[in-house]
Order: sequence, then structure tokens, then C-alpha cells
Amino acid sequence: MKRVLITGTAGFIGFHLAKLLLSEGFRVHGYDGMTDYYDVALKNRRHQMLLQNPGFSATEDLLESHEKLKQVGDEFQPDVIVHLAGQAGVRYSLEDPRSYIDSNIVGTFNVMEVAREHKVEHLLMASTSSVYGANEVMPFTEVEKADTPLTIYSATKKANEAMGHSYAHLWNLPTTMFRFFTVYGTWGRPDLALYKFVDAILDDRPIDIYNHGDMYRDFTNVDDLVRGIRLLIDSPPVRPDSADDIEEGDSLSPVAPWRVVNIGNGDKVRLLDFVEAIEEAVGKKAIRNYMPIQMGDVPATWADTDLLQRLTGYRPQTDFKVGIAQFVEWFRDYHGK
Ligand SMILES: Cc1cn([C@H]2C[C@H](O)[C@@H](COP(=O)(O)OP(=O)(O)O[C@H]3O[C@H](CO)[C@@H](O)[C@H](O)[C@H]3O)O2)c(=O)[nH]c1=O
Repeated sequence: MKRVLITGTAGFIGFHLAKLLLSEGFRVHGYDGMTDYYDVALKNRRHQMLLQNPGFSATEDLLESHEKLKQVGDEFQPDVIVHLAGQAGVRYSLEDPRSYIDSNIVGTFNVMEVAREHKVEHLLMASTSSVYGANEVMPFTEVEKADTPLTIYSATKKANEAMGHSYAHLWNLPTTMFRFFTVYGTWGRPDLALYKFVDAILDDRPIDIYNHGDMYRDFTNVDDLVRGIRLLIDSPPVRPDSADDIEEGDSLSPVAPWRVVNIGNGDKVRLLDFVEAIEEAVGKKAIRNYMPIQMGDVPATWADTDLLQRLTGYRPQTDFKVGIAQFVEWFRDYHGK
């Protein structure tokens, strides 16, 4: 069975991916900085659950610590690396831009160095739908230009895509970049809308609704998302002989084994419909505080998922109402509310 090094295993997506791979018998080593961007107790709980499985081992250190990452690579000898750790969050990047440079630029470079040194079969790294920035043509396809990032967060992720391309080209390192679309679900991040809203509604606190609710998101259930990642692990890009060999709609580079793939639900949901579904699942109305759009926020996202389907035969399809109900059940159980 393959040995997979996953960064960010104490985080939301990394935890779910590790759980899925372990259930299939993979050996997984997790690497996580346990930063205090949000509640470290939640991160600890996720890691403790993974550590119940003998196929899982973990190192807790920052991505910036390249010596530790190198040591982990030397000891674990990964076949595949999935790089999910990093500084996430669109709005926080206005408060602490430097943390995005440190984790996402320096940290990602350190992960790429380990991948190069161990000539891994496949390096897969997280990017974001936020790289589509001010693009307006929907749904977003991977082959359209994405050169207008609106925050330093999305700029670092766009830079990661370019960094990954250079190593894929130079060292023939098969590299897939995922563009994730607003992921939600059980064991989720406390800064995300769903977590914040459910928490506030249960406590009778008001919820802030940006852009007066007139926003659209392609909300993607985390179980669907990690299923997509799992399948993409088995689809490493191959450098084409010539640009003519690239199929229409494929983001494959003409000069490197590199491509970028959207992982989204392929659907855009109005924020107010999302709020209503939460109210229904919680069984209580929210106290609504309508606000203007936040700086750096995009009004809408919507993924074209044809490329993912073409590569894996799969596309996420969970109805947001079903996913929200699952989250509320988990939240009440986890917090005893
Ligand atoms: C936190 C919060 C969010 N919102 C709105 C903004 C969005 O339209 C929608 C969903 O917000 P969030 O759950 O924070 O997700 P979003 O802004 O799309 O960003 C997420 O999804 C991105 C991928 O698209 C990731 O790259 C980011 O790391 C992640 O934070 O809810 C509110 O109206 N009020 C809130 O308090």
C-alpha cells in the first residue's frame, strides 16, 4: 500500500482525507503546525482520533521549519504527498497578511523540496476558488485566465500554482493543484460561515450576513471533496509530447506534468437560502445582522466540474440541505448543545 504524507492532518480537510485513506489501508504520516488561528483543542481532537489507527503517525511542527520537514521525508519515504496545510481564510488575510507569506509561500516551497528530493509519484497541493478573483464568467473553468486575485491569500495560492508548475517542469514531478470551493461539513473550521452561524443561532446571538445575503457560493461537502482528492491521487498528470495532445478543457501544461482541477459541487447557492436551510436544521430562526460586502470578498463562485469528472468519473453532488443537517447533528453532539 502507498505511503502518503499529508500536511494539515489536524485541519479540517486533512483530517477527513487521512481518515478516508486509512480506511482503505494506506500508511499515512500527518504533518501539522497546530497553529492557533482557531481553537487548537479541535485540532488536537482530530489528531487524537487519527492516532487511534495504527496506520497513522504524526509530526507537529510548522511548514516553515524545513529541517523538520526534510527529516520527516527521509524517515517516512512518501510515495505521494498531499499538501493541505497553510494559512486559510479570505478575510483574515487583511488582518495578518504576513502569516500567508510564511505558511503558504515559504511553507509550500519546503514541501516541494521534499517532493523533489524523494521523487514522489504524485504531489497534490491545495489552491482555492478564490484565485478566480474578479472573473465573472460562470461557471469557472480551469482553462480560463485567473490573473486578478483580490487578496494576499488568493495571491499566495495563485503563486503556489505557479511554483508547482516550475518544479513539475524542472524535475518532472507530477503535480496536481486543487481549486477548492467553500468546503463545509462535520469537524469544520470555526471561522467558516456554517460553524459561526450554527453556533450563534444556538446561543441567540446575531449572525452577520455579508452583502445583505446577496452572495452565491458553490458550497462543497467535505466528504465529497476528499473523495475527489482520493480519486485524483490515482490520476497523476503526464507531460504531453506536444500541445496538440492536450484535450479541450484540460488544464494540463504543454511543458510539464502539471494540471489544476476544480473540486466543487457544480452548483451556486444563494447565501440567504443557505441561512434558511441552517435555520431549518437548527429548528430556530437567526437574528440577522445584514452587512455590506467585506473587503476582498467575491460576490459569487461556481465551479465547472467537467475536468474532475473526466479524470475520475466522479463529481460531488451532495445537496447543501443534507450536508447542513449532518453538520448540525455533529455540532450539537461535539459541543453538547
Ligand atoms: C464567515 C461569514 C461568511 N459569510 C458569507 C461569505 C460567503 O459568501 C459565505 C461563505 O463564507 P465562508 O464559509 O467563510 O467561506 P468563503 O468566504 O467562501 O471562503 C472559504 O472558501 C474558500 C474557497 O472558495 C477558501 O479558500 C477559504 O479558505 C475559505 O475560508 O458566507 C457571511 O455572510 N457572514 C460570515 O460571518
